[in-house]
Amino acid sequence: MHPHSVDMDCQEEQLVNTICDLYEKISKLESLKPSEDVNILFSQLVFTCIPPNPNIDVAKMVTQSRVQETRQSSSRSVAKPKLEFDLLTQNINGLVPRNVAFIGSGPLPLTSIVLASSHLKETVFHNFDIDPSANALASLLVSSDPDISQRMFFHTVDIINVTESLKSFDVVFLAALVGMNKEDKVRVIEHLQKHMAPGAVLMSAHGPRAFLYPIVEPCDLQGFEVLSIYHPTDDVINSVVISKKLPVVSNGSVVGGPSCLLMPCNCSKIHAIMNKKKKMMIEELEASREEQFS
Ligand SMILES: C[S@@+](CC[C@H](N)C(=O)[O-])C[C@H]1O[C@@H](n2cnc3c(N)ncnc32)[C@H](O)[C@@H]1O
Repeated sequence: MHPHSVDMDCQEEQLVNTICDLYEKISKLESLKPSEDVNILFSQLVFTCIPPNPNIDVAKMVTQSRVQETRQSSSRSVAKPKLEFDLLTQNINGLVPRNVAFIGSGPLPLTSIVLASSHLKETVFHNFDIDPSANALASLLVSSDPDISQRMFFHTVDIINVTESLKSFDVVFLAALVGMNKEDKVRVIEHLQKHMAPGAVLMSAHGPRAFLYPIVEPCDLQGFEVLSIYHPTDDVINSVVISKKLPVVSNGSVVGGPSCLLMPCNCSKIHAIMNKKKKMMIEELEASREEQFS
């Protein structure tokens, strides 16, 4: 074997082990409430995943069994409901959604809970998760609140098997980890495009960092018009893409065709913005590392 490839394998193994060890420590925490331990572990995870490493084959790495197990069993994430609400309201012209779906809500459906309790106080939330234990925990969590528990429903189902009822939602949130690889994620997006009501908004979380989340470009959102993309410049992981389902004409095709063909300028603008922000993020990271070690 070429010595260079032995080196790379070693680097990959180290990275996988660091991430899996951090995952194990995080999953043993009793609570994810901000505390010194929680902050240190999440910061270590973020800083382990952020540095670009051209030598590492992420696609190969994520198929390794320890990595797959870690990603699939990961049931907690850091939610940013306030940010998501701001992004949503900027893109729906002040309309208040009556029915919201959250796909991949997990055991801690923070986005739905915070939106229902602080921002969308009349809205009904339908949370979909394939994992019955996630839904059991989540419904237990909201059961003590009489208002929220009345407006919050949990459905244990693979979203691919939900069809007609998707039409009833004004807004659909799609969690980053629904679809463990790009093909699955694109399949879910195609399914949503087929069954959501025309004009309904899709808020999808996408990760720029392939280890944490499968990379889905705005251009993969065929049949949706990309309204806006938020790419965080801080050390919070998710990007959020806000898009609107395009109308469908009677022969079943989408008006205007795929969003990418429809709006080449927007897509390239988005890529330019993302690249600029990525560059800024890397520079900030390098500066903070230099500070740390100087
Ligand atoms: C990021 S996690 C949940 C995040 C959640 N905010 C939390 O912190 O608990 C993603 C969830 O998506 C669910 N999921 C994955 N694929 C799915 C599918 N095809 N249909 C429905 N739920 C799915 C998983 O069971 C998991 O609970």
